[in-house]
Amino acid sequence: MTDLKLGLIGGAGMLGTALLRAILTSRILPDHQIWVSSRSGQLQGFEAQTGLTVTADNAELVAACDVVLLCVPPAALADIKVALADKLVISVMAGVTVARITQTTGAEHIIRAMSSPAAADARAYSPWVAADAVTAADRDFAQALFEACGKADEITSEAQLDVFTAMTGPVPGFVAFFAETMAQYAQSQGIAPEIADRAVRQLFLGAGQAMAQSDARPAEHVQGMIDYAGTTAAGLEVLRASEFGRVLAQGLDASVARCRTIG
Ligand SMILES: NC(=O)C1=CN([C@@H]2O[C@H](COP(=O)(O)OP(=O)(O)OC[C@H]3O[C@@H](n4cnc5c(N)ncnc54)[C@H](O)[C@@H]3O)[C@@H](O)[C@H]2O)C=CC1
Ligand SMILES: O=C(O)[C@@H]1CCC=N1
Repeated sequence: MTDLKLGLIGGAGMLGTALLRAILTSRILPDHQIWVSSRSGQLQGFEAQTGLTVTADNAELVAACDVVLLCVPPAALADIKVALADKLVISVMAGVTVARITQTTGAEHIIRAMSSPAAADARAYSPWVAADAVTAADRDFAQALFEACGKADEITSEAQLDVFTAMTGPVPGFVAFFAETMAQYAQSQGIAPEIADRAVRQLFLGAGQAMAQSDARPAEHVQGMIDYAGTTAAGLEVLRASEFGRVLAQGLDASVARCRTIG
């Protein structure tokens, strides 16, 4: 177990609390080595947690910690006003580049990651990319941190991170649109809204588990159902021949483009 001290700035927010929950559950570092800053100095939902230090003072957190996890909104980066030159900085802020983090905080050892609130149940996908100054030990720490949140991979460019910000950062994100469309179809066929919603929720739970647990790639799942040549195949053939894939890619493109202007 590491003796590093970790501080979450913005740790009281939606993503910060999910990451904190995963870190505490996994015990990758003891509670007394974890600091959280929140604007109120309070941390709802963790009152029973012993050991954790909660402060309203970002500078106090920075002075105490070796690793600073930035979970504030992109627009709040300029407000946190902390000097991070000698720290390992891990940022989960959407669209905020390594160059901008260096410019604002003086940090050089920077890892940018994308995660999601699914981290609370260790179900996030967290790709991360390291700046040139980042050491092997820093990389090991980041991988352990994000494996505690679910699955994690080191990737090679910030441009790739923007793709994941669109795809896997938002949970349920684009998948919710697919679910909405299917629930609306059921309702259009006279099925009661609450039954349509229940059915779709259960479908996505089962589909998610099936795809997560099987070795087959997504394309193989589709081909498998087409090869089965049953009722589903008839519909999937229509979708495959349609503009659906292209339009979905346009939606993802728009989110990636927004990511590149947000920071
Ligand atoms: N919510 C999500 O699904 C995801 C969010 N992100 C990124 O995570 C970051 C946080 O997002 P959320 O948790 O959704 O936002 P949020 O608004 O729920 O939480 C942000 C937290 O930062 C705190 N904060 C703001 N200014 C501060 C300051 N100067 N000092 C200390 N704390 C401060 C706020 O009080 C709040 O508790 C954003 O940069 C976002 O792009 C990334 C992936 C997914
Ligand atoms: O939609 C958003 O801006 C947040 C950040 C990345 C994913 N969800």
